[in-house]
This record gives sequence, C-alpha cells and structure tokens, in this order.
Amino acid sequence: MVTDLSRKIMRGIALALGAPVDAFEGYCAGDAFWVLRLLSYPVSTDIPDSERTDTGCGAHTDYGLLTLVNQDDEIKALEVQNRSGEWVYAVPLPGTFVCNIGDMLKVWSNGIYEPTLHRVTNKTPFYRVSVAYFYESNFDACIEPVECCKQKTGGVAKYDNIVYGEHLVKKVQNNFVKGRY
Ligand SMILES: O=C(O)CCC(=O)C(=O)O
Ligand SMILES: [Fe+2]
Repeated sequence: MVTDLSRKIMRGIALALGAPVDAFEGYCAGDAFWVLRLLSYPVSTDIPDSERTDTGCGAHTDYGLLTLVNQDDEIKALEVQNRSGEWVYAVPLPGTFVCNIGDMLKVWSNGIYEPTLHRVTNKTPFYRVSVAYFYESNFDACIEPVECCKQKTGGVAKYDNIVYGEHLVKKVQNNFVKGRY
C-alpha cells in the first residue's frame, strides 16, 4: 500500500515536471525498491551523563527518492531546516506521513526538487518511535538529470551521474560510521 502511494507520488512529480507519467518507472528509471526502518528514540533523561553520546539522528538528507515517515502523534522531535536556515519542528499531524525528498530526486530533477535537511532529537519525557519507509532507486541504477528537467533549468546537467548504491554506501559510512552527516 505504501509502495503504491510512493509510486503515485512519483507519477504526480513526473507530471508536475512536465515529463511522461511513467518517467521514473521501470528498469531504465532504476527499478525502485523500498526499505522500512523502525526507529526508537529513548528518553534522553534516562541516560546517565557518563554514558551519553549524541542521541537521536543528526542533520542529514535522505539518500533515495522519497521517504514517508509515520511519527508518534504526540511527540515533537523531528525538525526540518527552512530556507532561512532555521530549524522548525515537523509537528506530527495524526493520520499523516511526513514526506521527505531524497538526494536521487534532486539529481533526476536537476535541482528542481530539493531534499530537506532534517534531524531528530527527543527532548521530551516520552520514548519516541517512528516508522520510516524509504522508496529508493535500484542499487545499480545510474541516476542522471532527465532531459525535460535540464531544459527547464538552463539546459545543462548540474550534477554528475551517480550510481545509487555507491552514493548510499558513502552516505551510510559518513552518517553511521564516522558520525558526520
Ligand atoms: O525518526 C524520524 O522522524 C526520522 C528518521 C530519519 O530521518 C531517517 O531515518 O532518515
Ligand atoms: Fe532522514
């Protein structure tokens, strides 16, 4: 069901960009796949100072095409950076998902769609759980700006071609291994 929803969002984005409805589908568009992550954010006051490291999720953009996040209804912890550089809460709205644009959609759209920088810090007295569904291009897919988006943005590609799997590995190493985002 969420995969259907993601496909529909991608079709809407294709149409909004003036591309054919199926521009981002099928093998030549990278045969999308998905990953579901269940995330938990303990109450930070439960962690003794001596054991405290950076808890939560540091500032980052998502790697793939779209992410749909279902957050706890009552807990404000996910923040997004607005165009003025301020961090504002993505306040949970019951019955809705937060939809993040991923890095590959930026490349495909030649920058028309921009990934939003976001981070999570649970400063509340409640244990937070979120479910993040990542809709991603195929590992082997070579992602490059699509022609109609290049035409709308000055006629030249703003980004080098990227093999999605290589991009993913690089970002995961930075986020989870080296602690940079
Ligand atoms: O837990 C959240 O609300 C967001 C998690 C997130 O940004 C991610 O896993 O990429
Ligand atoms: Fe994220």
